[in-house]
Amino acid sequence: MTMSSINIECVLPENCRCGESPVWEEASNSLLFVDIPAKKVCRWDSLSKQVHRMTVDAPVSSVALRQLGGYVATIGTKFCALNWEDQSVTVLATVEKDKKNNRFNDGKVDPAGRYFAGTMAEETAPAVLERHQGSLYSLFPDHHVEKYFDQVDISNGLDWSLDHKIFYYIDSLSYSVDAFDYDLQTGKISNRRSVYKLEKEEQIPDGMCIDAEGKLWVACYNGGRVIHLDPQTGKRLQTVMLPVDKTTSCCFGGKFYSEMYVTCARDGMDPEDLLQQPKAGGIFKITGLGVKGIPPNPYVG
Ligand SMILES: O=C(O)[C@H](O)[C@@H](O)[C@H](O)[C@H](O)CO
Ligand SMILES: [Zn+2]
Repeated sequence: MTMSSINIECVLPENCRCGESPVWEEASNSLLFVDIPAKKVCRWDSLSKQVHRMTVDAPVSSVALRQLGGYVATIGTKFCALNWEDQSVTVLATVEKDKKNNRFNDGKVDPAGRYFAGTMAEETAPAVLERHQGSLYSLFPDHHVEKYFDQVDISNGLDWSLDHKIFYYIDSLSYSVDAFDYDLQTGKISNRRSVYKLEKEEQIPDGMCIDAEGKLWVACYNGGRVIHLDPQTGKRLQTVMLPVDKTTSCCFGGKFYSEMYVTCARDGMDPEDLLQQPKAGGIFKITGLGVKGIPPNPYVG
C-alpha cells in the first residue's frame, strides 16, 4: 500500500445554489453536474477548465450519460433526453402529473441501463417540506416507468454493489443509508434494511457513490464532509471534511477514476456563513484518497 495524503481543492467557483449529481464523462474528460433551482446542467472540461451550461425550463435534479449520445436528466417530474449540441430537451416519460408541488431529486443509472430517480415535495427551505410525498421510480430502456415505493421524504443518493446484487439508497430524512436485494435482470428490489445510521454531527445524508472496493461514500448535507462506509460491517471507515457545510453529492472521476468530485449548495446559508465559506456552491476535487471509483453507467435507450 502506498501512503497518500489527501488534498482538497475548489476547481470551479460556480456559486451553485444547489449543486448536485456529479457524473464523470471519460470521453470528454469532463464533469457533468446540475444546479437544481438554477435549472442548469453544466459540463466542466477538466483539461481546458471551460464550463458549458444549458438552462432548462424547470428544476433539474440529476443528469446521466446516454448510450445513444447526449445525456438524460430529471427535470421537474419528467425523465428527459438532452441534446448538448443544439441544447434541445425531449421528454421520455412523465411521473406524478397529479402532484403539482413535487419534483424529481437525485438519480443514477443502474448497471443494466435503467435510470433510477426519486421524487420529493418542493422545499420551502432546505429540508423543510411536506413529508412522505415522494416515490422512487426507474425509466427502462423502452421508456416505460416502474414505481418501487412511495412515502419518501427526500429521495437522494443511490448506487449498486459491484456484483449488482445490492441497491443502496438514501431517503435523507430517515438519516439512514439503506440496502435492498437487487435483481439486475428485472430491476426489482426487495428486503429493505439499514446499513448505516448517521451520527448527529454527520447531519443529513445526501448523494452517494460506490468505490472500486465496494465501499460507499456519502456526502453529508450541513455536515461539511463525505463519509466512507463499509456496508458489510456497518462501520464508518473514514471522514473527509470539506471547507463548506452544505456538501450534497460525490462521484469519482479523473484519470482511472482516482479523484473524487464533490458538489455543494449555497441556498439556505446565512450571510456570515457565506463570508466564512466563500467557496460554497463550488466544485471540489479530492485527491490522495488511495481508492478509485468505477465508471458511471449510461442510460440504454
Ligand atoms: O439536493 C438535494 O438532494 C435536495 O434537493 C436539496 O434540497 C438538499 O440536498 C436537501 O435539502 C438536504 O436534504
Ligand atoms: Zn441530493
